[in-house]
Amino acid sequence: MENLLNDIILSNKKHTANGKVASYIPELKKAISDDLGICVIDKDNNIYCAGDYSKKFTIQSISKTIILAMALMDNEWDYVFSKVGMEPSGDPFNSIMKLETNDTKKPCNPMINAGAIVTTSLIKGKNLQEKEERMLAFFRKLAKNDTLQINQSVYKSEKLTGDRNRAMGYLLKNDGFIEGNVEETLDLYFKQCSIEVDVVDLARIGLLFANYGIDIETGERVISETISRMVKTFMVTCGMYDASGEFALKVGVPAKSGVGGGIMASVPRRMGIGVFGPALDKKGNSIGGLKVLEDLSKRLELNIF
Ligand SMILES: NC(=O)CC[C@H](N)C(=O)O
Repeated sequence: MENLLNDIILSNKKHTANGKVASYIPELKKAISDDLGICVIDKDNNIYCAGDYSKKFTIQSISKTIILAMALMDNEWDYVFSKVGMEPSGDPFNSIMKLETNDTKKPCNPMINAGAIVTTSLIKGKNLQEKEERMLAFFRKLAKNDTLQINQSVYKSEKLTGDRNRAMGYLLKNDGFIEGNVEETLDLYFKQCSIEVDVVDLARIGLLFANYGIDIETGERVISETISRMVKTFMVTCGMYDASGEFALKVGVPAKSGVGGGIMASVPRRMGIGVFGPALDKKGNSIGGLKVLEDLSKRLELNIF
């Protein structure tokens, strides 16, 4: 397996030259654009890594899967889905358009920014500090890594420049999809996006969803089977934004990307995969990461369809 991963990383490294690191969050510009790394953790808990697997990066939109799980654990499901939809948007991840043109004005799904701002607002806690503590504790539990932290520079950078997300937050509040304080919700959203991880953390979280919410080492149920299923389903239909259809055809596994360059994939009953390559394509997905997953899916016959 290690040889296979090394081969796949080496043969796909060239694709990183065709992408660009995200620059709309100024701190993300510091990433090294030809980095490419992978970690696979299988259902027997074997860990395989290759390439730039020890690099740290911010989780960004991959956090949307975890926040969705948390929102569904904290609230009645009907209530959650009265505030956020279940359909792919077909628009870029930061699009604001359908908040006006949709009949209901409801954000299409929890994997785009507007929908994730809503799920973030549903996290329980008596104040922002308690919500942040609960959130970080949950991320650490899923990754089985107590050292996970918020990257303060990225958080501040995004808070300072995140006016598009801020605009969506106020629109959502105006239309009744967010209750409570918008700035606090946005603060928690920017913080969750700025949690620093590596590909091993992503593979670990992917494996938990792949194993229907049960920790394979301890047998502990961390997330219910139904919520794990819902999260993976959203990953298939909306996880790669407006490239989700093409990804489902070419790779065929539930996956979620982030503009930090990470992709988390979750192959039901088989493995969790973390990939990192900060050079992104035009839709905001890791350009090398997509190729790596495409090759891996072919070589190991991972396609679930
Ligand atoms: N696609 C992403 O990873 C987007 C997350 C980023 N923090 C944003 O809100 O713009």
